[in-house]
Amino acid sequence: MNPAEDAKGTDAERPRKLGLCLLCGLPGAGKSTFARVLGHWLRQERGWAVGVLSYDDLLPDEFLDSAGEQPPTSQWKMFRQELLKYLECFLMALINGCQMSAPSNKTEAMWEDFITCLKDQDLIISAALEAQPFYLLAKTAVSRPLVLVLDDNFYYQSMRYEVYQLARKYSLGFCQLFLDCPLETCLQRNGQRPQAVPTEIIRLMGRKIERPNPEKNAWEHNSLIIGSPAHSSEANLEVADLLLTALENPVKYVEDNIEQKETDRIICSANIFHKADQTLRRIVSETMKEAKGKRYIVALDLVNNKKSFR
Ligand SMILES: Nc1ncnc2c1ncn2[C@@H]1O[C@H](COP(=O)(O)OP(=O)(O)OP(=O)(O)O)[C@@H](O)[C@H]1O
Repeated sequence: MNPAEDAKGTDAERPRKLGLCLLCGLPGAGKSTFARVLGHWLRQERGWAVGVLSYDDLLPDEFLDSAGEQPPTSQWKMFRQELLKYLECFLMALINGCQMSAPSNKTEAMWEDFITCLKDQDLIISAALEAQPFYLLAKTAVSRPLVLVLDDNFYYQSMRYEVYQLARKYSLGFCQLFLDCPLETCLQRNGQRPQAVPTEIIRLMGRKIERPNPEKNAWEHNSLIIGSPAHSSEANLEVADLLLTALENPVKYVEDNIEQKETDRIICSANIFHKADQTLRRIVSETMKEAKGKRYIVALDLVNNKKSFR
């Protein structure tokens, strides 16, 4: 059943409009700065509730403090997926109009940071029952349109697609903002930060980054590319339009999703192991056919020989 339809809460407890907005771009492109300015503007000018989830703040410190050393990709991936689980807990509380509880498997420090992030933005309130902590939704979160801004690099479309899937699962609004900043500007800004990202990493990301491509991926149609400098009232208005469109046109929950199957097929066919597997299967199949052919000839010879013995 559609999880959004399965919601038990009353309409009064549910946010009228709820959406996820992805910020993507190279390190130093100005995403966090833009998210702060935009959040402030949307709260002040539109009266919306905004929750900015900055991955830099939510990432466990030991990952970031390792003197420029990056954790293995699989670890990053697990972290990102864990964060989406936390976000899902919050979404379920919003949709069901109930309290939020911690997931069973969690990284304690990361969960605490997530809770602090929501509390600091007036979205939840801590409570406890018999020493068991739980979290109530703050009035701001349920009484206004709510946009959750996910601030990370999201440089592969597959990373963004995970968030889109969440939006689809709960029939939420979904949109993407790509901060298009020249590589050299990103490098220069990054160089001035106390905890600079290694230059090589930014260059590599610059080569690998996949910009939103609505022509190729229909699910990316609600995307906006913002040039730098991004802080202007025109940019805010343009973004507010995009957000409003997303909130008013939530992603439809589709049980048997053709779009997803197609994306999965593309990912699968691009997978080197899959390709190697296919090649191997073809070679084995051809060899088997050849061997069968030979066996058939040998068998025919035997039959012929038998006949000649008769
Ligand atoms: N439009 C701008 N003009 C000039 N400087 C900017 C602009 N936007 C951001 N900066 C500066 O660039 C630096 C990086 O900005 P910010 O942290 O917002 O980037 P980011 O894209 O979030 O980076 P990361 O992905 O590494 O978190 C900061 O020092 C910030 O003050």
